[in-house]
Amino acid sequence: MQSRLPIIVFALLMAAIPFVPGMPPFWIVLLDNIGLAALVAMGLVLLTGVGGLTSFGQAAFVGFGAYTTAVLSTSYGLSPWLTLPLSLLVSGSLAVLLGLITVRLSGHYLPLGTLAWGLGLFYLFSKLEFLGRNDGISAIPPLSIGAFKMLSPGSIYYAIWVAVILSALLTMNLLDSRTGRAIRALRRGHVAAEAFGVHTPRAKLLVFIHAAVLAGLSGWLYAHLQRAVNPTPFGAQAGIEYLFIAVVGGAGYVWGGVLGAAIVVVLKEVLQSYLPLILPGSGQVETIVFGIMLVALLQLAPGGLWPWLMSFLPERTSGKKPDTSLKLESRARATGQSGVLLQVEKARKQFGGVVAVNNVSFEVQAKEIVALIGPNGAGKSTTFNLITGVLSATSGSISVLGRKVDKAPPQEIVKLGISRTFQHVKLVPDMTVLENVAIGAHLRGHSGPVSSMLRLDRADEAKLLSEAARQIERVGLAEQMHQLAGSLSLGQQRIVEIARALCVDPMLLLLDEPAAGLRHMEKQRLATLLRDLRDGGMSVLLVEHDMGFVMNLADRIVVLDFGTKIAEGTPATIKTNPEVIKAYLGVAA
Ligand SMILES: Nc1ncnc2c1ncn2[C@@H]1O[C@H](COP(=O)(O)OP(=O)(O)OP(=O)(O)O)[C@@H](O)[C@H]1O
Repeated sequence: MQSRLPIIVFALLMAAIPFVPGMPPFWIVLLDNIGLAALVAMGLVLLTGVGGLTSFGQAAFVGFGAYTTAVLSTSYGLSPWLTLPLSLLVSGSLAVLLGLITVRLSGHYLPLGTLAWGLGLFYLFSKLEFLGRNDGISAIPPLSIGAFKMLSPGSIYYAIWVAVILSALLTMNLLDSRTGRAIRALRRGHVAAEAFGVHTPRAKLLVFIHAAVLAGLSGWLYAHLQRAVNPTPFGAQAGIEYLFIAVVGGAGYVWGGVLGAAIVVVLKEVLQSYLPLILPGSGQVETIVFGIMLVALLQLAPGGLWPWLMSFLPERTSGKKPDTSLKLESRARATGQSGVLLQVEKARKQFGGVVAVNNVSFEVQAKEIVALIGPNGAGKSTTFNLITGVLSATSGSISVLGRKVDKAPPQEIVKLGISRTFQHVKLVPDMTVLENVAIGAHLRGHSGPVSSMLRLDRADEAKLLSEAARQIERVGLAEQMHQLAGSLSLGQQRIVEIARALCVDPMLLLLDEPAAGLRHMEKQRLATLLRDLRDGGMSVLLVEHDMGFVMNLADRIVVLDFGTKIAEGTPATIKTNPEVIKAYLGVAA
């Protein structure tokens, strides 16, 4: 958990600013604008920086918030405090609608999709009669508390900054939770997150809604600050600018959104005020200089200014070790009547003309270590993907404890107690080892986004972190628990993936090349761990090219070549099988 002291200091500082003697009123106007932009940028931090979903359309949600309160408070005479929840509701509901259409897009189609609805909504604002077309709506009432009316930028200042600081706190709470980890895992693609039960479309939709509600809040405040709205500030150009703010500040960091807003708002103001004095009659030159300066800033700090500034602070590699005595409920360990956990029957997978897996059959029994070996391209990883629901078989069937799971998605497979690691490590590099491993326990936690934001999830969270810490200790990485996963060697990252898979409390562990990149001693430790797991009741199916490791560890070996099973048996029989020697081993191992 992060310390709240810096936020308290920041809040006190912001509270004191208007009382500074001689404070120019114009600075307060600037701070109001910074606060409004920071709210939108904070949403983008979550959406783009953390969740990896680039949106150019956020300004439209500012518009929804602003127009909702404008219409309701002018045409229907509703109090602005009543229109606040309605503005947030309208922004959030439209985010659900647009999000449902957009979140399924991937790659560059997603930002293009957001740009399209950003452009479309701008024209909608300017064409609708009841929104005042291009002229917009004026005479919006100010915010008021009793007889105190927030008519000046100085009087609405506190409302804006209370909103910014509360939103930052809620957003940070969300990120530091089970839901937050699921959101942060999105950036590594959906496969890893789904392998641990994260419903990725739901997680994406959640960040869309969160970002839209923050933008709607900014719009609501904007409408009561300006007391008039028109379509101009809610167009695609503003959408691009908000994204710029988040990127300049540091798109993965909540305070990056605030810093980015401060830099961009102040820079624009300074250039607009002073550049015409230096270069008279130069028209739009400040836009060019503004662009050049922002690009220069990004050269200096490609990840944004917030992480760049934070890099000057002493590095924090130690954190509080979670209380490992807290326990999550364990899985009921049922085995099939025959003791068969996993049955692969005539599984076939065809990619166009390539038959990656060709009518392969094998089984994994309870308390057994089975190795799947074969030359490169033999179909081993594809078989893993068929078992874990990442791919569906062209024909054949896969059963877990006698139940067919051919069409089950990864989120359902993991619920059955099958967890995995990946051939190409899929950790979130800028999350700590502890946080990465805790993703493995996702399905064993219960807290949702609202309880996380309100910090009502602490008991649940403590158990998840306790489980993660126990598994990290089990795989021998206790000292690295608070380091960023990306700072570990590739071999260690593979071990972190094993700890993450163990957090599922699996019956069957699927390991894709777990020994790759490990030193001799580390391989020995890994083999001991896997034997211990088997003796403790777990089954392991592993793909591995290190034949010394496999032959000493596996109870049974299945050999694939060109997608076809060419042999199956104990290490002793496989070592001497002429077909296996010809296809893969070369000389007897
Ligand atoms: N998504 C895909 N689209 C098309 N072909 C694919 C796809 N995935 C795998 N293949 C092909 O299927 C075959 C089996 O690949 P797979 O990755 O399963 O082999 P592997 O045994 O795991 O190899 P390696 O040991 O190199 O990881 C290869 O010819 C590969 O090019």
